[in-house]
Amino acid sequence: MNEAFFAQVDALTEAGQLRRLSGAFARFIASVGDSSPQLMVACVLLSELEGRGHSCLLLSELNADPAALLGWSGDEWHDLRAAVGDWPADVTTWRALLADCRQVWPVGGDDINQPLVLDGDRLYLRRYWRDETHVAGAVRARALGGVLAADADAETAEIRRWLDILFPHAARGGGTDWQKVACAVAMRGKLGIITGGPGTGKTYTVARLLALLFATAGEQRTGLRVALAAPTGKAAARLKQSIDSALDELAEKVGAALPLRELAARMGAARTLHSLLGARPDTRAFQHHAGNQLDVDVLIVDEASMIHLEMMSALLAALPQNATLILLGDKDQLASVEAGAVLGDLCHNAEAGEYLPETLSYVHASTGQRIPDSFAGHGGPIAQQTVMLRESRRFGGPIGALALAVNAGDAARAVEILRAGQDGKVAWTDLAQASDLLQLAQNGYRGYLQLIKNMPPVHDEIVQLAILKAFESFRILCAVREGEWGVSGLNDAIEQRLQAGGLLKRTGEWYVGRPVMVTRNDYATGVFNGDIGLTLPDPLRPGALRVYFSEGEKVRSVLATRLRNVETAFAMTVHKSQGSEFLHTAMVLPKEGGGMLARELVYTGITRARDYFTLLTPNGQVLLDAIGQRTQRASGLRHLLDS
Ligand SMILES: Nc1ncnc2c1ncn2[C@@H]1O[C@H](COP(=O)(O)OP(=O)(O)OP(=O)(O)O)[C@@H](O)[C@H]1O
Repeated sequence: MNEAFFAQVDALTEAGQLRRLSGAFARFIASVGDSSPQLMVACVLLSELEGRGHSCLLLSELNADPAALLGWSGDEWHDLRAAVGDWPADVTTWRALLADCRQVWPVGGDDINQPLVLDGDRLYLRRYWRDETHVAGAVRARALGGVLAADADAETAEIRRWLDILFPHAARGGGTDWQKVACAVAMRGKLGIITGGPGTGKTYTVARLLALLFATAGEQRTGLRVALAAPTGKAAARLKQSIDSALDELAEKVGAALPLRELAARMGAARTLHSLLGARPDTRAFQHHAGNQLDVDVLIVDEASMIHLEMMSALLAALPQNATLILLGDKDQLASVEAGAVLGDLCHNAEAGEYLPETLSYVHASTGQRIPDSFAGHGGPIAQQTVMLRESRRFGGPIGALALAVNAGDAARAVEILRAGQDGKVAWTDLAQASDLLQLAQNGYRGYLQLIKNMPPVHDEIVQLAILKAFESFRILCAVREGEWGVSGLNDAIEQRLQAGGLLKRTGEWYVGRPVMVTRNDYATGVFNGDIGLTLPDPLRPGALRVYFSEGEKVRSVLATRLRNVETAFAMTVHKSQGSEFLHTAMVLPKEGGGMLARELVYTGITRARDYFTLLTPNGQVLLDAIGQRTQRASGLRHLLDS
């Protein structure tokens, strides 16, 4: 075994530079075959990258700048590099060297279930290779399958007739009505991807798409089975609420021509993907899979940017081939915590369109819209089924402008908007001190804590909902977990401040007013990772505390002492805030940047704010650096989708 190499790995692990798992993984690989230091270093890097959301190791990056892959300086890398000894000269040499190892399956070679897979210039853990190739194959099959034939005049005319009813007005400014186009494109096959920033009308569009599917289903209309889902409970509840109200409004407009209220009534609640697929305790396997598929005709999934590779693979396996899958999401948001950036990969042509001539003529025939020539191109089958909504309806103003500037990487413009602080809608405290943040927290959380103080001892759902809503009006989001400006440190400090201000009384771990976030799915109590609840007195049992969770317009509660995996949630990470929106969002960046502090994170934080956005930075340069940095996750999905 490579003593010198592993001594370096252990030293870097002790220094907190490597995950313990990475060294252990490399040792395991060495124990089942070759143990050349070149293979070992590839294993360590692959494992580190997996922890950062990449699905594979690109040999081109390994060859060009391995230190940069880990965000290391030359010094940190130097000793590990020296312990490897001979460094292969180029990608071809790396490929040949890895393909020769017994633990590596070069795709196309003898498959004896090797733990590592080498697909072209990408090295994978087998599980990720399997998920990625499955997702690529399944999405392509869906995009290509059942596509309306060019001469399907009757169907196209029927789609056109209904689209003109559902979208009676020309697009604002006389441009392309991308919402109408998105509906038509989704009707063309078994896959529709609708991406767009906040308030661009994804839900508005999908409600019309549902109406269109319903209208054109003919005799199957009464039996049309529609399922709604999202990665988190909160996002699922929001989706259901928005679709219900959009269908209600639409029902008024179309009147007797289409019984839309009947459709809405039959749809049932939106579910989390875990619950839709039938997650079971203590196993990664779902109740629904290729051998026991879901009973649906149309599946609409919102917040698709949060879906990780493994979940997308499970979802596609469980969905019957003849069902229509509609994915909604913002491709520019942070990807899932787990490996993969599936929506970003699926939408990599969305900005440019890249529509083929047959797509352009289908869109013209089915909508009367002409897509401008600048969106024509040679995209693959997924690009033909993808539409990006480009105009925000409720996200104008300075918050929208700030989000756009950040997304475009325009740090100077972002700073200008933040400094202008138009109408008090955006604010920036550069060189912020902890006291600035604590004051903001005290002001922001005072509302719901006062409501709790004034609540009657015997309270009901209406009171509980009002308190939960008041709590949802303000939130502090952190970029990181650790440190003074991270979630853990801030939660303690905020608790103390609210206590000192007389707004809450800490009586131990559990106290009235404590907001908590669930950190692990718990099937016994029915709470799931990411759910946020508030601790209130139990109206029926004096002295006992219950945690209340809002589910749309309803409330569910669990005895506080039954909740084991929770943490205080005055401050939460931007990652965990995805799928939520707060009237006033305050985002805190740490003193120093780092690998994960990138544009997508800042954009996601800003777009959680509905009316007010406040940024606090102990060091403003961190903001500029973050805007300048993009998160690039290595994956083979784009390549596989286009090949
Ligand atoms: N074509 C349109 N005409 C009139 N109003 C519209 C149109 N499109 C969207 N809206 C309105 O704009 C608002 C935002 O739309 P919607 O909620 O569908 O956006 P979204 O992209 O789903 O937002 P989010 O990212 O927050 O989920 C809603 O009030 C919706 O009714």
